[in-house]
Amino acid sequence: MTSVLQAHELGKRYGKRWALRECTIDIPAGHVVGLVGPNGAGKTTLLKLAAGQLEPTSGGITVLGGRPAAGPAQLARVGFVAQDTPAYAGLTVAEHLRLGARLNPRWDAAMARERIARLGLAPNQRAGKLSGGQRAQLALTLGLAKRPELLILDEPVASLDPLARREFLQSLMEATVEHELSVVLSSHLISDLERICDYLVVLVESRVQIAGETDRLLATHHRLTGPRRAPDRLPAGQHVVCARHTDRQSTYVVRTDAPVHDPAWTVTRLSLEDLVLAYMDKPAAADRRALLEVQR
Ligand SMILES: Nc1ncnc2c1ncn2[C@@H]1O[C@H](COP(=O)(O)OP(=O)(O)OP(=O)(O)O)[C@@H](O)[C@H]1O
Repeated sequence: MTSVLQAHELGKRYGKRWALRECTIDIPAGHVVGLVGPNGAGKTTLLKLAAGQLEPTSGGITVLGGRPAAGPAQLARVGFVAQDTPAYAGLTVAEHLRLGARLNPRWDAAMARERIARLGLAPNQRAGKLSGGQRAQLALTLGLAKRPELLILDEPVASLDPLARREFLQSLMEATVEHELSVVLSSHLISDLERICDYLVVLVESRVQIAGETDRLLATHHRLTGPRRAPDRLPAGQHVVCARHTDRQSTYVVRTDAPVHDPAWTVTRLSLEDLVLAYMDKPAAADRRALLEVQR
């Protein structure tokens, strides 16, 4: 299957600070990819590199097999809605749609008009006079109507009310099925991601912690609870993601391809939110802390 986004040792540095480093991922086409991580983790940086709005400091990235924003053909294949949902303040909603039609070879005018009407946006309203949520809806409509092969969305639903969020996620899912659209979206709303994403990338402190199909990730991660035990006494195939200890009890989140048969552990499945939070719990530090705590 073709890759929608391939990065090898990709890095972006601002001055002395790395916003993204050693990012190697290969995301197959046909997925709705959720990109999650704490504030400042590097999500926007990765999305802007994919959209061609930033140049890498190191490594390389290809999107749909081409260099990001390499020319008109590549630009037409990729839609990008930035975090601040930019719009031309002086142009009306209708003028935005006309501009979209002129700039995009695969523009779906009927869909754009229908969506704007359904959202109750007045065609003659200037974008500068729209609310934040309405402006986001306009930007998202432009992104969908462009009919890209890949739609990149940076926190698309953050400013939408719950009903609008549900409506938008629904139309996104319909578009992925009807138009073979791949989507990469960042969000802090894991419950939304749980509903629509079938592929997950977790970024923490500028590094990719884990990437893969959500079903596979959920099948290979477990919570182990049992008598207190040092991490170096876990089998080699069990990678500790995070650990918590009381005087008597240890709780680990581990990644393993093999089933856990140890009768000392109570093994529970994780929700997507549990999994994301486990990786956000500063993995390297968690390993060291677990060892120290148990050795105390
Ligand atoms: N233009 C810039 N100049 C300098 N540093 C920057 C710039 N843009 C981002 N950074 C830094 O790079 C790091 C990653 O930022 P980025 O915006 O990619 O994070 P993020 O995961 O999208 O965060 P959030 O969830 O808060 O939107 C942060 O430490 C940020 O301060």
